[in-house]
Amino acid sequence: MNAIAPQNAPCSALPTIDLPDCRIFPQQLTRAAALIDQIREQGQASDRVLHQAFRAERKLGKRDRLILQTLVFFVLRHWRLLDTLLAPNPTSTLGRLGMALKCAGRLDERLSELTGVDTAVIASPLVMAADPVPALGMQFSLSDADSRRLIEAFGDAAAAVATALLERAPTDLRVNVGGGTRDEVLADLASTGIRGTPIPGLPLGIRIHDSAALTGLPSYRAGAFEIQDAGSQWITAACQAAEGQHVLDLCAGAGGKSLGLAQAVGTRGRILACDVDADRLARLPERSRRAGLNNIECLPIVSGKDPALTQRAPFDRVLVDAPCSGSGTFRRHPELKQADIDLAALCTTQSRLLDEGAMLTRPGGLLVYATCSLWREENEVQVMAFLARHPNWRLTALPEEISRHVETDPNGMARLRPDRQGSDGFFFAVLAAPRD
Ligand SMILES: C[S@@+](CC[C@H](N)C(=O)[O-])C[C@H]1O[C@@H](n2cnc3c(N)ncnc32)[C@H](O)[C@@H]1O
Repeated sequence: MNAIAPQNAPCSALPTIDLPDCRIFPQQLTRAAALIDQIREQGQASDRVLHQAFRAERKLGKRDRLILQTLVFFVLRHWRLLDTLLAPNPTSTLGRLGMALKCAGRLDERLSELTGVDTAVIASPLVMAADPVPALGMQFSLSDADSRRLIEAFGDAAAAVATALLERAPTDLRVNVGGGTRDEVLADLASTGIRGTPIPGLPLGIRIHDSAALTGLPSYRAGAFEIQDAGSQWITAACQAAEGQHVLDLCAGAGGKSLGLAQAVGTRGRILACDVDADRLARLPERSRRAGLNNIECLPIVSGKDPALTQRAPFDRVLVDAPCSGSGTFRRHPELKQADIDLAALCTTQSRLLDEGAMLTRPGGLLVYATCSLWREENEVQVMAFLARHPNWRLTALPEEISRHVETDPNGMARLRPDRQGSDGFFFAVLAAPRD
């Protein structure tokens, strides 16, 4: 599925599921349906729900887990397409699972009875709409609004990006400086049967292509590496934090990027990690201890104007890793494809955070704006609006060692694409504060 089908042509490229080669039982389908309903009804992240379910049901074997995970992710990724294939019959979660099995050629009589999907009828070929927006949306299970945004952002490459967003994401690691060299970590992983490869351009980055239980490894527990997408590592590098600097991570969350920044500023530098979500931020001290770092301070805030924060300004570097639609992470979070997201409200928050970040940056310092969104209104449009509000600020080009590996527009704004860099979709731009 790597091209938009010609107008009104049947789409023969039905998605395939990589299910283990064994019998699928009705209980597995009903369990998968319950998990999908939980994810959708409670607005929870699919990986978190699966993780909790597997922890609670320790008797589930490796293969059962793989079947459940594959079915849940497949249905969430292909939701709109499955509904289109089921039409005009009524849709239900079990029905979608039945259609998913049919795509895999694995729908037997019992599962057909359970799901209400007929084994005899071959999944009808899709007739693509003449308008490329619904055609792309239907084929890649995006809403029409997101399909339009993808075409606006990527033009002719929209289908390639949409194809990549349906795939399984690799797992990327960042080696902790105190935990050994990258080669040592690669060798240690190899000794446990885990194949990793260096990520070009990221001296501490490793990509793992197979699924592996990394957090159970002694080297992980000893702090040799962090699990962190390459995109997040590029954003940390774009901050260009140097030895001894004072850095603010304004939307630190659980602090993935704070940890990388803390390594860059060294023992003489300091990171202030802030977030309005105190619970997320509370996970950072333990991660920081595991990585052997003691230069990160956590500060829960109500806003970027919080006096406890403003009295600590100015900072040499300010990272605004803004809350966003998460459209760049559809591979890992397919539930977001159907989520009811208030994009206008997110854009308002992003623009406020940019203004707050600017107030906290020292003259001549750098403000880095980043999202894991692919949409222009959260990315380029935000940065251009910021520059219109702050005419003394300027966009700066990325250092050559970064721009060589990521795509930048003529203004120096960078995009990471799942179909090109293999990372999640990210956007980042480096803004320089006026010197006085
Ligand atoms: C994209 S996530 C950050 C991810 C994090 N930097 C990391 O590397 O793991 C965005 C974060 O922004 C936080 N946030 C939302 N509104 C905020 C605000 N007004 N001020 C600070 N943080 C905010 C959210 O709680 C969320 O943790």
